[in-house]
Amino acid sequence: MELDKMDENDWKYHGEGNKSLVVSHLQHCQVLRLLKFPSEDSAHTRQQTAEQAFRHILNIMDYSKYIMKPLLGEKYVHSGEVVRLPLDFVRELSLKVQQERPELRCDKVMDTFSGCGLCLPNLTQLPLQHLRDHRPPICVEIKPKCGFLPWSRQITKECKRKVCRFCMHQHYKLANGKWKRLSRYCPLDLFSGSKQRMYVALKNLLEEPQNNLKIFKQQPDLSELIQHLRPYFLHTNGLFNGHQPGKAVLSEFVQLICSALLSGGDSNRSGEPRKMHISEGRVHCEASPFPRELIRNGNPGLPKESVLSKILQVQMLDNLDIEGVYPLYKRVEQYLEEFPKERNRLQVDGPYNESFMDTVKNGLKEDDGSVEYAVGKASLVHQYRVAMTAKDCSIMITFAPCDEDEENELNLENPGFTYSVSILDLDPKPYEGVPHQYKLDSKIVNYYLRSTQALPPSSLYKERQECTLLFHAV
Ligand SMILES: O=P(O)(O)O[C@@H]1[C@@H](OP(=O)(O)O)[C@H](OP(=O)(O)O)[C@H](O)[C@H](OP(=O)(O)O)[C@H]1OP(=O)(O)O
Ligand SMILES: Nc1ncnc2c1ncn2[C@@H]1O[C@H](COP(=O)(O)OP(=O)(O)OP(=O)(O)O)[C@@H](O)[C@H]1O
Repeated sequence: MELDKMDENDWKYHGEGNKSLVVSHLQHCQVLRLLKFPSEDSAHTRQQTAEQAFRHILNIMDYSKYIMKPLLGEKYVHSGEVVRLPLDFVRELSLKVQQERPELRCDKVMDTFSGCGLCLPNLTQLPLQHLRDHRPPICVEIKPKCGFLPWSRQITKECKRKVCRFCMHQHYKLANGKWKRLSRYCPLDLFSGSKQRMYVALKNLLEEPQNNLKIFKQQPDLSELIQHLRPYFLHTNGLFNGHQPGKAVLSEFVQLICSALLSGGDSNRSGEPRKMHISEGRVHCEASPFPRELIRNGNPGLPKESVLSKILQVQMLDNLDIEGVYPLYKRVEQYLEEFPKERNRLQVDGPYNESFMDTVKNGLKEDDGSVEYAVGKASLVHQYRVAMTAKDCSIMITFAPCDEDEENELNLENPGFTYSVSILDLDPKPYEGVPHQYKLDSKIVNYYLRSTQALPPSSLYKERQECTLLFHAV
């Protein structure tokens, strides 16, 4: 990318979340990730020096590179590089993409003052050597959320041990109007390692994707998922009127996603992949629509090197739960009020480097008293923040059909397809976010208890309506 020759016409709107807006290059396999700010903060942002803004975005990249990448695995994480962009280019770009932005994200504005951004590979595409087939790649993005039930002794609300955070949160989101109907997706089914449960979880995501599932495809005018998928699944049996019935196409698609999520990693002597097992009590959510009595193969666990296992292991660094972390946070707060200069030594706002990583690891031994008091407490909070990042990340799987020759060449686990799996949105969660998380946790539990006590479980889910899945342009 030639930074002095940036032209907004070479870029188009790609997507956005709560904190950043992403544009993709029309020819090259690259995206730019630009930060956003609440519009009312824009005066403050304007006052930020270029150096502060650069530092901020560098912190985000360092966190991904030096903290999340070693924890989640080199092959899944692309940290990108910080770039300084010409201000004219950023301003023009911001005007150009404005009309494409979804209304619900327009409470924030793109940062057009600092000229700093992150340049990353466009993960919705595959390297060209995998594209001998004429059909364009298809990309699925899943934001899986927290995949286990907490077990901390500090938990005061019993329902948190039985119903997962995502399923409880659905009721709060419905009440405050974020979504119109409850999702039947349960993260514990997706993280179960049971193909049966994962299949149901993915089907439920397809039916009510909310912001947990996105599908990227080349022609944005097609509106039917099956119509779009059909050309990718021509090879299988069960042809009906000359083509696959819709249900079979969908089912193949879901199975393909499942195997990508379970793929990767080494095997033991018998050729079975090594597994990550978590205790029985943490893997079943009482609110999941998957009937417990139908679970055939118990708790099979996830292949250790699979993307789901990697994410779950980091999520589980939250072993105290927010109810256990909040009192520690308050003690550190008090300490920092007395000794404000300690903020730097405790790396409350970074830098995210090896020494921060050691602090996170120290969190694990804080209880044995071998670590200095303030460092110990702060490291437990840092550990929680790292887990929070893993609870909010997304998985991107990009599939491309391939022919038999390629299949043999690449030694593929799934005949007919080659794919890449990546993890994105690995930003640090602010230290000051802990009190907000504490309040939110209690709101979620209270709403859940209120709404489920008022109504029988069967009446909670609206009758199946039209699928609300939207396609996103590549
Ligand atoms: O708190 P949650 O679980 O609702 O997660 C937030 C997400 O909401 P979700 O429930 O996934 O729709 C939320 O996503 P949306 O804006 O709803 O798409 C953000 O990812 C938010 O992170 P951040 O504040 O931008 O760093 C997320 O906040 P964190 O809690 O991860 O900080
Ligand atoms: N490297 C990439 N390649 C392709 N698409 C990407 C890439 N990075 C981000 N995106 C797309 O842009 C969207 C927004 O990016 P991202 O999730 O990082 O935003 P965010 O604002 O940090 O999210 P959140 O709401 O979780 O805070 C993603 O959901 C994804 O669809």
